[in-house]
Amino acid sequence: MKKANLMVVGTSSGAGKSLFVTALCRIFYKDKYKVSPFKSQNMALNSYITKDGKEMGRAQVVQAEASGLEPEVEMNPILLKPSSMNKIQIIVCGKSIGNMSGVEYNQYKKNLIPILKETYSKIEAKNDIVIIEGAGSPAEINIKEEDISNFAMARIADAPVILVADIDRGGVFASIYGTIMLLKEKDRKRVKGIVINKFRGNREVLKPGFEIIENLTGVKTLGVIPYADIDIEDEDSLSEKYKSFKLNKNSKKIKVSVIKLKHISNVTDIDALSIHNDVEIQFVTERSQIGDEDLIIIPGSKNTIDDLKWLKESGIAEEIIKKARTKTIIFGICGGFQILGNKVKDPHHIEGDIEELNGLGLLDLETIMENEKTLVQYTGKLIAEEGLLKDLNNSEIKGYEIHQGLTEGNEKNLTSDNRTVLVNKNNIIATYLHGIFDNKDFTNNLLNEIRRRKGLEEVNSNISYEEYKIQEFDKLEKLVRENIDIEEIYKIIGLK
Ligand SMILES: NC(=O)CC[C@H](N)C(=O)O
Repeated sequence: MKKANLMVVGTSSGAGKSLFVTALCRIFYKDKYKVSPFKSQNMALNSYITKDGKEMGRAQVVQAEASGLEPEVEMNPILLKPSSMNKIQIIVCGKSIGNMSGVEYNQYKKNLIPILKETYSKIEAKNDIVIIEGAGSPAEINIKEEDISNFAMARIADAPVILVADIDRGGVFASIYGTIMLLKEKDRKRVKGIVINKFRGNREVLKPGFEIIENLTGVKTLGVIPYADIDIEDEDSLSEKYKSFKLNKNSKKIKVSVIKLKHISNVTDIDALSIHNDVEIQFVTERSQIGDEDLIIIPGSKNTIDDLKWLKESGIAEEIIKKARTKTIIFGICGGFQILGNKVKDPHHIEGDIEELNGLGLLDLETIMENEKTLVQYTGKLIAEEGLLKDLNNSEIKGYEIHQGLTEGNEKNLTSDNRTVLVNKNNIIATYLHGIFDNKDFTNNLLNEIRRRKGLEEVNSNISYEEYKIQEFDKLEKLVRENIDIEEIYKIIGLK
């Protein structure tokens, strides 16, 4: 069969490219094609570890799931993880090649073009259709020469392009026209369709605009996607759904505060908690926001020491320590786990200038930052004869680890490993496992413990996060099929 591909670019970042790629992946998958996502370069602190221990951006993981595929690092060969004010950790084909400043990376990145060609070819060879996602805006005329994530990639893959425009920001026709006109002529020819995203209102009023845009640019509008409440993991930003939510004192629900660290990473870990109807989640940036929550989560951090410093300076650390003496459960994940210990040491300056900082001292453990990065998909057995996790004794637990810290000390590890993966002491649970709440029994057990403490009735939610995600993919598929001319997209990619 003929190979097909398509690139999706946006008028700006946040226009909805990722979600549109996810939708197309789902549609082609449901139409029985072998389809894969591809994004040359991601800038994100939400990453994932593949089966073979390679690190990639979560956005392509979500798209791979929508395509019914196991995520592979070739789907996202370059991942940029901002680690401090002026340094970015550069991950190429799943492994860190070190830290660079933005300026250094801009000079370096042309060296990665052969890798993009190679990884793209691998993905293309295995699939019928590849949906390539761009990054940011393709019309950044000041940096066009160094671009490796938008039209340079469309040229490498020889792909037709669809432009997604965000109408919610306003100025949609100007941004479409401006984006197309600022492209090089050879690139402009690749643009075969426009998708208008996040529309609230009556689409009839937009129609005259489509004609004018088509006359001016020669590009057709393929449809308008209405604003919709579909819960699919966000690419790299903090999900909108938590952003502005504030816990209400009088609410009877399970109240969760997630500490919004400055270098927060893998915040997607909490998504699997948020699917429970009686769970409310707020992000905390100030000590005054900590009140009567049932669960405080300290999430992952790309810079544990800097975040620990901020936690202390802001007074949030003191509030957490106070809360740990009440019945509130304190839950640390990865960087958050490290923060709960006695000390974090960084003798090789992996995170910055500070060589050592005292932690919150809630766990008798110390972390040392090593050059070696632990990258594994984890499956193990819980061994917890007592404590908060005793009902889960002997059960299987899964997750993935992404850290340079090595944590040791006097707390008992509750898995069948001879290193520290998960601990529980009184009301404190801490683990290196990202995706911990994707473990259905683990999460049901934790939430029921909280419900009992609050005098609420226990609930045994049967839906797993996996099933929930599928349900949301299918909602998205339906929405996009109903509003976008999919037949026309098949023609654009040459399959009809
Ligand atoms: N993913 C994380 O939270 C990383 C934790 C910490 N910065 C480390 O590298 O060990």
